[in-house]
Amino acid sequence: MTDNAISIKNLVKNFDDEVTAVDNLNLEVKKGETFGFLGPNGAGKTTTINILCGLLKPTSGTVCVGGYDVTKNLKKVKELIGVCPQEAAVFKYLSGRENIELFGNLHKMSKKDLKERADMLIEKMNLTKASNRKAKGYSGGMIRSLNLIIALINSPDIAFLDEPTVGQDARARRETWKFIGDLKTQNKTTILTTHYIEEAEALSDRVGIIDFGKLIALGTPKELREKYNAKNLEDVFLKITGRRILEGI
Ligand SMILES: Nc1ncnc2c1ncn2[C@@H]1O[C@H](COP(=O)(O)OP(=O)(O)OP(=O)(O)O)[C@@H](O)[C@H]1O
Repeated sequence: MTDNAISIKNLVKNFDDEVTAVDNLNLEVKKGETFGFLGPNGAGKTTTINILCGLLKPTSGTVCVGGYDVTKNLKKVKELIGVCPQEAAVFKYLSGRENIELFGNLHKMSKKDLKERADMLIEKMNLTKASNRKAKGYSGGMIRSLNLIIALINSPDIAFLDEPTVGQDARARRETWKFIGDLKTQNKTTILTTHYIEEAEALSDRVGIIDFGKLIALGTPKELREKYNAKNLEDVFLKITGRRILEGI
């Protein structure tokens, strides 16, 4: 892998010739970095993540993940990444553990590794009691936790976590934060999208603030606060755009 886990050059994504969801985005994320993509609803965060994971094709521009061009070498990229999508991606009539095993088997993990890692992740995400129950009875927050375990079951080098804490209560959110902090200590790269300011602020080494598909600010939370003489990232967004990130949510 190169020093950059992610490299995005002149990325544009239009939908139906009407909506420009990503508007000439340039960005590099270093290996081992926890990078927070912060922006209001509809800013283009999920579209960017989906392009990086190969789920959507760019209109123009190039995206490289782990040194591989996503449009040319998706197979290699898939070996490096784990994705926790915004929408629940679990089988409701399987138990939490069966879901995890299913995805572990897709990654061709050995039975022993899969069991050990599943046990560890289930405990960390506080799903031990629920793990043998069918996922259809899980709360939204529990589904998020399960999605996160599935995304990380094969210890990917690069994790894409799209709004991982939406719907989680304070306790589950703390578990998730801790979990994301652990990824950093393992030198994994994490790309996190969120519209929770305190989440971006607490977890990210650097933050990219995105609005109408454009990157309007980039730096460590401290750098951005100092640059804009702002008390937090919400204030940074307000000073740049005159709007609040959470407006309309
Ligand atoms: N499949 C699609 N077809 C048409 N427009 C789309 C499609 N997907 C996204 N868009 C539009 O692209 C823009 C960016 O959406 P995107 O979901 O990337 O934003 P987001 O920052 O992830 O928002 P949220 O925080 O609400 O998830 C929005 O205007 C959205 O309506």
